[in-house]
Amino acid sequence: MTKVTVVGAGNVGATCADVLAYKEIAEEVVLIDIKDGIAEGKALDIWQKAPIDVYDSRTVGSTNDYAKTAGSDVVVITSGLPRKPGMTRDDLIETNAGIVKSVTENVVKHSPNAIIIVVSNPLDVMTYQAHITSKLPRTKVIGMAGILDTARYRAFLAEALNVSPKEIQAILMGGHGDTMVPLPRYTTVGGIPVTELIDSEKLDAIIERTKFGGGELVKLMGTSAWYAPGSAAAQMVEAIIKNQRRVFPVCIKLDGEYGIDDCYLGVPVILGRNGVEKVIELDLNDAEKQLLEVSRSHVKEVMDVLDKIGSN
Ligand SMILES: NC(=O)c1ccc[n+]([C@@H]2O[C@H](COP(=O)([O-])OP(=O)(O)OC[C@H]3O[C@@H](n4cnc5c(N)ncnc54)[C@H](O)[C@@H]3O)[C@@H](O)[C@H]2O)c1
Ligand SMILES: O=C(O)C[C@H](O)C(=O)O
Repeated sequence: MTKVTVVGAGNVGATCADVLAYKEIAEEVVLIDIKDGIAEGKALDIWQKAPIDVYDSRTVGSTNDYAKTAGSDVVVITSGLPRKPGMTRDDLIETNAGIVKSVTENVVKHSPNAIIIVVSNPLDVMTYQAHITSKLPRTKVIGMAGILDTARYRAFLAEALNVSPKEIQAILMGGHGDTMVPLPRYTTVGGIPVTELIDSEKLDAIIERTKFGGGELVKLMGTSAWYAPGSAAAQMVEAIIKNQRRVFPVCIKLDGEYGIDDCYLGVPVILGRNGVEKVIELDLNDAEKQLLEVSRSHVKEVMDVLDKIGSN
């Protein structure tokens, strides 16, 4: 039986569990939260939607009882504080590092073979936290951000070009923050290079909007986004459970790829049953390399903060 656990039954976690259930990505979806009753309630609500939306994935909720998560194939960690207007993702580090650490310990105790997908922010550094706590191979502890950031970029492009978002293919690299690196050279619209369809001024504006896409939503809603993030995490789960070998930007510890060691960054990978099956190394030009270096150095600074906090 395929089993997926989602830790954190808040906005992102519940949305992810809902997508996993209605798309029948896993036979059993376990939702778990520290807050009394919330995971049980949301899991029951999703289960009661099954006859309406016609799916048979079973959803189960639990208040911090990790025995219910035992034997999960994939675990998605969404537990942690979201930011409020005026905050950066990095401001969440202290609280969320402690949460991600204790959650990861419980996860690996009950599901030692699970692939872990981290969603909590600051994303790249929380992936670092989960990786060192779990002691699993780097290919099995990965972060979700690139699918979301690329989706924002693709949605903005679809709007500007007045085409279906389905037609936009794109890749984006780097950390999940203002230093992310959208790559116009690797962006196509139905196979046509995007640069042939849009002028550079408009494209630059879309890239800037993408970089601050999370903040735009925080400003509007007073908390961060959940529909696209929840779906993005579920899409990663699907690629793993169904061994789809899809090409996605995913956060992983780099071990020499792109000339970078010991840093957690978004890069294109092939995602399949074993987690990251392969890191794809693009032949970046000098300008792209420079942008990636800015992003690497920022993420490294935040990794150093985590080392100092000492929750490792
Ligand atoms: N990677 C991304 O692209 C991305 C996108 C959106 C949100 N996020 C991040 O995801 C996290 C969750 O966002 P949200 O909007 O769902 O927040 P939320 O407040 O709606 O939900 C978080 C949930 O985590 C639970 N929680 C806290 N500590 C826990 C613990 N020790 N064990 C189990 N559950 C615990 C809370 O009770 C709460 O229900 C935030 O850190 C946010 O910044 C990341
Ligand atoms: O912006 C945030 O704080 C949440 C998330 O990282 C996002 O990009 O939506």
